[in-house]
Amino acid sequence: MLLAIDCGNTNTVFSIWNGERFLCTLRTSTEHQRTADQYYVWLSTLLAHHRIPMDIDAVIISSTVPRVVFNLRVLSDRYFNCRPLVVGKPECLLPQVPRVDEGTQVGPDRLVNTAGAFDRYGGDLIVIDFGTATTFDVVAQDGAYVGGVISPGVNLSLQALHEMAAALPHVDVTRPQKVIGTNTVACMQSGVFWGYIGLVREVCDRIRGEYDRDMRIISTGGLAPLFAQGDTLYDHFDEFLTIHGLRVIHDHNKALGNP
Ligand SMILES: Nc1ncnc2c1ncn2[C@@H]1O[C@H](COP(=O)(O)OP(=O)(O)OP(=O)(O)O)[C@@H](O)[C@H]1O
Ligand SMILES: CC(C)(CO)[C@@H](O)C(=O)NCCC(=O)O
Ligand SMILES: [K+]
Repeated sequence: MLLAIDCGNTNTVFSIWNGERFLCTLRTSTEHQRTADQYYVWLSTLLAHHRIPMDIDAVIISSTVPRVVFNLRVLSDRYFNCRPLVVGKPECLLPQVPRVDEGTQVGPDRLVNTAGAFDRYGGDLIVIDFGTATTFDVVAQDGAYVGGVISPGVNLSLQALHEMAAALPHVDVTRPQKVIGTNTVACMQSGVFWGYIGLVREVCDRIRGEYDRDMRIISTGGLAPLFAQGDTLYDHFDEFLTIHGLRVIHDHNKALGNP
């Protein structure tokens, strides 16, 4: 079975693929101090709880936090006796080579989203991922990542207001009934919620203006459904896009006999 690990700046998702489907998706916060032994205790407890056997023989990792990769490699070596594929490392082959400025390191999560989205939806896409940052990835007709946009994430924007402005409390994002807030919390929620709707619309419109073909918009990430405006903002929401992309990249490497 394949263990796919998607490590973001806030959360890390582990998912087990049995050759036919993902059996479970487990989430933990990202902490670079966590050791291989700690990951193993956590993972084995939850897999036992879900009655999933631990016969993992392949591991693929995408990490936006370089420091956590070391301990995840040790986890693979020590407990699953395999060398993991790490997206973004030269030894991990991608279905399509990104077309970006020379020397640019594209975030591995964006490469994975691109591969997953192209496999499911074909080319000419804007992929929006509402994670720690909100990213827009442009997927060309042939499936290559050809650039995009990075904006501050929804929760990050709210956190920044709270941390930098003495009178602003911590608030959770929600869809306010009205735009004109009549208390501090309502004003902050309005600013972030409607500001984000505007951000997504404007960025997508401008990407479409620069790109010379029709494009579809695919969204992923826990907060994407909150920002759906009926069917006007995105064409599809795909909760498991990143984990699917990890499987696509794993299969691509396996088909080529790598490693
Ligand atoms: N309806 C909701 N309202 C508020 N928060 C939500 C809702 N649904 C999901 N979330 C939260 O949204 C966040 C987005 O999760 P997601 O996995 O997409 O990104 P992340 O883990 O925050 O970022 P990264 O992948 O960069 O670590 C999570 O903190 C999740 O708990
Ligand atoms: C933008 C984030 C933080 C989104 O998770 C990640 O993809 C990243 O660290 N990217 C590196 C820079 C880039 O993608 O151009
Ligand atoms: K993510």
